[in-house]
Amino acid sequence: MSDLVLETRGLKRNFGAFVATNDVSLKVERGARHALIGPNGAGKTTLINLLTGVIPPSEGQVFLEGDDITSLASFKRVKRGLTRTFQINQLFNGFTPLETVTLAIAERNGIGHNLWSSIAGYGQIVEEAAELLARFGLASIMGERTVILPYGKQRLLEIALAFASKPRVLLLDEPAAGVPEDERHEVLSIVSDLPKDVTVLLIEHDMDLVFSFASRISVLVAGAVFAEGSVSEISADARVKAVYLGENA
Ligand SMILES: Nc1ncnc2c1ncn2[C@@H]1O[C@H](COP(=O)(O)OP(=O)(O)OP(=O)(O)O)[C@@H](O)[C@H]1O
Repeated sequence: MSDLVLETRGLKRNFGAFVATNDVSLKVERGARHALIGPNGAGKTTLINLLTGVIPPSEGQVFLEGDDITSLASFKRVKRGLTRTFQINQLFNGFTPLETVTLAIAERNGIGHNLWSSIAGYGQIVEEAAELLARFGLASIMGERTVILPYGKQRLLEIALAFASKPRVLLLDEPAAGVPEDERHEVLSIVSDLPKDVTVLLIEHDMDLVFSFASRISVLVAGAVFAEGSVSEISADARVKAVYLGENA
């Protein structure tokens, strides 16, 4: 049996005459720490949107654990273990991390609508939320209002929220974007240390972070897979370097 957890075959997405995703056949192995990199506008977010079902492809297919999910609604993909975070912070500022994650777990368990009416009865959920927050290095600040937390902690809380849905594949769109330099590695190393039965596909611009995090890297350029390989293969690839030098020139 194949050990691919997520796969695309000949995926294409046009916006009018513009081709944002061009014949992408991506293979993500179970347990991978897989990074998706590429210059601005290369189509990384579009590809994540296709994987999660936010937008439909113009052509091609998406497979989750061997099943064709190309036509499956987004929320059904989440139920099947495909979960994402967004580039933009989507937290409730007035809530504490403990309240936020407790709500997410209650929602997952199908009791989100009446959680507040009998909070005392939800001790087990609160306990699970506290354990989950500890895994993300958020135990000491779980009672603070989210709005006052350092940005790196807010991003970790977002990932903790996604993790609360018990994903098998976690799609992270620039989880360290906007996070100060000294907190960025903490974010990525916590993600890297998640249980290996959770596969992670990550978009990230910072090459140092990518090289310290990834077991596999796919490079997108102009909507197509330009290069693919291990960290040592991609970091030594002169064509990839040229793409990035070209961008930064
Ligand atoms: N809804 C849309 N309508 C038209 N064009 C779009 C749409 N969404 C994305 N595009 C275009 O598709 C291309 C790829 O965009 P996308 O956001 O996927 O790139 P990216 O690699 O994630 O870029 P960045 O690194 O800047 O986030 C861009 O040229 C963008 O303008």
